[in-house]
Amino acid sequence: MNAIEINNLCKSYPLFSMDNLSVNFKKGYITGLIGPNGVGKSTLIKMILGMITPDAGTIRILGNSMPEQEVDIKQRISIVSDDCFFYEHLTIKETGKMIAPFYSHWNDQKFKSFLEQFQLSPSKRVQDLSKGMKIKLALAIALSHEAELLIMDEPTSGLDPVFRREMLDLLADMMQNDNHSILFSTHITTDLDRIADYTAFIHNGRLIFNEAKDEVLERYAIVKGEMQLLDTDIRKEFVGLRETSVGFEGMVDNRSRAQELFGSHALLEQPTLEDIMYYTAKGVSVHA
Ligand SMILES: Nc1ncnc2c1ncn2[C@@H]1O[C@H](COP(=O)(O)OP(=O)(O)OP(=O)(O)O)[C@@H](O)[C@H]1O
Repeated sequence: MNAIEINNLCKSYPLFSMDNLSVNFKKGYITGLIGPNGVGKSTLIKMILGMITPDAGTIRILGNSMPEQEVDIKQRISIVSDDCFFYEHLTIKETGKMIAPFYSHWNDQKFKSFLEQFQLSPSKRVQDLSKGMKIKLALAIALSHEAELLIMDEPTSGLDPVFRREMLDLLADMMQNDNHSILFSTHITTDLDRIADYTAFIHNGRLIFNEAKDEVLERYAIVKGEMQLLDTDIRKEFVGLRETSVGFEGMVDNRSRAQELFGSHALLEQPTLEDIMYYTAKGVSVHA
C-alpha cells in the first residue's frame, strides 16, 4: 500500500524540467527525499500539496486524487516546511485557535503539550519567532490533528542539533503507529541515517532510486585504488570518480561487480547517503 503515488509527472520552467517522474512512497514508513540544490525536491513536494500545478501527470495521496479530492486529503495530512505561512501579528495561542476549526480531529490538549515540550510560549507573537521556532510551531500544529501522512520540506535546516535530535525521536515515536507515513525532504542526510526506512534520490528532475535505505547503502560502494587500475572501460563502471596524483576514489552502484573487477587490488568501503549524493551529482569528471 502506498501513501503517495505519482505517475508521469511533468513540470517545466525555463531552466528546469521534470519529465514523466513516477514514484510511490510507501505507507507505514519514513521515506527520505534527497538530492542536491535545485534538482526539483521542493517542486515535487509543492505539486504533491497542490501548491504548484503540474503540466501533466497524476498524484494520488492516501488513495485519493489530487487536486480533485484535495479537501479530504488535507484533513489527513500535515505539512512542515520553512515557508509554512502564519499570520505574523497573531500569538501562538491565537494561531492554534485560528487553525483548529479547519481540522475535524484537532486535539487542543496535544497542541498545548507540544508547545510546552518545544518551549514555545503561547503569548509570543509569530513575528517575534526565530526561523527554528516557526518550524517548531509548524511541527506542533502538524502533530496535533491526527494526520496519517506528514510531509516535511527541509524541516531541520533551521533547527539546533538538540531540537533536531528531539524532533527525529518524535517522528520515530509517531511511526510506532502503523497507520502513519512520513515523506521527509532534506539536505542533512545524517538525519535520514537515523530514521529513514526508504530513500528516494532525485537528480535533475529524474528519480535515480527509491529503495530501502539499507539496501541502497549495501548496493553502492566506494572504491579506492591506484591509477593504473583505471582504463577507459573501467572508468565507465563508475557513477562518480575523483582522481588525484596518487590514486582514485570513486563510487559504483554495484558492489558485487566491483568486487569481481578489482578483487583485492582496490579497497571497497560502504558509502554514506552523502557520498551517494556527491558522486552522483559530480559524475565521472571530478578531479581533486
Ligand atoms: N517559479 C519558478 N520559476 C522558474 N524556475 C523555478 C521556479 N521554481 C523553481 N524553479 C527552478 O526549478 C528548479 C528546481 O527547484 P526546486 O526548488 O524544486 O529545487 P530543490 O531540489 O528543492 O532545491 P533546494 O534543495 O535548493 O531547495 C531550480 O532550478 C529552480 O530555479
